Amino acid sequence: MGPLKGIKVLDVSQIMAGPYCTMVLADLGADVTKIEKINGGDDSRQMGPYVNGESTCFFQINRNKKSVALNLKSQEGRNVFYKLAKEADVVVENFRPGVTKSLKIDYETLKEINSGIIYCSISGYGQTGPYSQRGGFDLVAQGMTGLMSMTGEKGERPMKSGIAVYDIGAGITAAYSILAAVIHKMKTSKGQHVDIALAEIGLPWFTWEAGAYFAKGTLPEPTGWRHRVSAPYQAVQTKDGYMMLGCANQRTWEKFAEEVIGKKEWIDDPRYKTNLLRNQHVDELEKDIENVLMTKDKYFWINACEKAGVPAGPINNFAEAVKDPHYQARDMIQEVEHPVIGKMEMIGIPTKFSETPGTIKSSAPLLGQNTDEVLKELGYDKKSIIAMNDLGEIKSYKKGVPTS
Ligand SMILES: CC(C)(COP(=O)(O)OP(=O)(O)OC[C@H]1O[C@@H](n2cnc3c(N)ncnc32)[C@H](O)[C@@H]1OP(=O)(O)O)[C@@H](O)C(=O)NCCC(=O)NCCSC(=O)C(=O)O
Repeated sequence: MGPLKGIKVLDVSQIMAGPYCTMVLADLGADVTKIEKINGGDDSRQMGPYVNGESTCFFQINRNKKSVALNLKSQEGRNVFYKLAKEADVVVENFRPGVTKSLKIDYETLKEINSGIIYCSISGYGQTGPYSQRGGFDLVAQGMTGLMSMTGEKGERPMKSGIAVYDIGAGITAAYSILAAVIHKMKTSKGQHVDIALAEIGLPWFTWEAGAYFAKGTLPEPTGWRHRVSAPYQAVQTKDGYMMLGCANQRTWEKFAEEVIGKKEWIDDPRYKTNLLRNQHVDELEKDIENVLMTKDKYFWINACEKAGVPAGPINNFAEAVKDPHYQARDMIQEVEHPVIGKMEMIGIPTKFSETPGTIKSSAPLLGQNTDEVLKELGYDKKSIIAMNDLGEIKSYKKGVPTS
């Protein structure tokens, strides 16, 4: 059932960074209860595409969780939240700083209810500092960290990453930070507030670029299809399209030159002898290599590289990627049954455990799907659940009623 079996997570997060964090915990066995607004729920429920009225964005990032729809602006809704917080090990939120305080579900408040609580806040810029009150989105963080100044090609319009690297990165950072706090709590019984910022988790990804900048003042610039440090470590053209070639150290370069393209003489060529030289002559190097690669199709070269032990591979689109037999063999694409969407494929679990594997036990919940069940467990009777529904303090999912 996963290594985190028994860890209770109260998830009041929305859209991507927080929900990805709690999905990582849920996949690994944590018991995650997601608290959503009664009107529309998590904002990502409003993000398409939809199947039968349900968001497939929400579907991909909220599996293995329960959904309880609570109006946290009402005292009764908050009381339910407090009861859940009393039992929880972890709370995760990713609102704009200040929102949890106005909802009275901030760390200081919950600490009074549960002194050992581990409370993780994910925000655009962190809980302190001059920008802390600003809302934050992934792309804004990609601009701020410098990522967009070195992606794409020189002289072109600044280029973002194609995927939400900092949202997902913040979710992963939050997940391992929470687990470190859980270990600390096991040793000391003490909880704590964990503060993660989208704009900060991007900076450590510049580790090598920081090495060049702080030592020599060298600014990382766009390198397009090539690598800043290693050559040839880039996209290269073959007879039927591009492929990735990874000669990122001397050994793989020598194997490539001698065994893959039959150019043993290039190993001692004064232009190509070392990585530094290859980098300095990368235009010539690329031309020379492509003159050979253009004689055959990419899979000929990919197979030849594999035989020689040189890392190389195709440049897939997403459809080609997910159909790759390797991903299929590693359970990285799984089919899951959702009560409204029906059967749909989703990305599997990228962490493999020999003893306690993570599993996809349930699809993403409908809005308020577990409200009644969870309230009953907390001791609420049918009458009070109906009354809270009528007053708009909770939302129970009614079969056949669209949730958003
Ligand atoms: C993403 C945001 C910019 C979105 O800003 P906003 O839409 O203005 O939302 P806020 O967080 O400021 O406020 C949420 C509001 O919902 C209310 N709220 C929330 N839950 C409830 C419940 N259960 N009941 C009642 N009210 C609720 C809460 O009181 C706030 O309303 P009021 O009290 O009335 O104000 C911000 O949430 C943010 O900066 N989050 C941290 C960074 C982050 O995770 N960003 C990633 C986003 S995804 C992304 O980058 C990407 O997809 O790409």
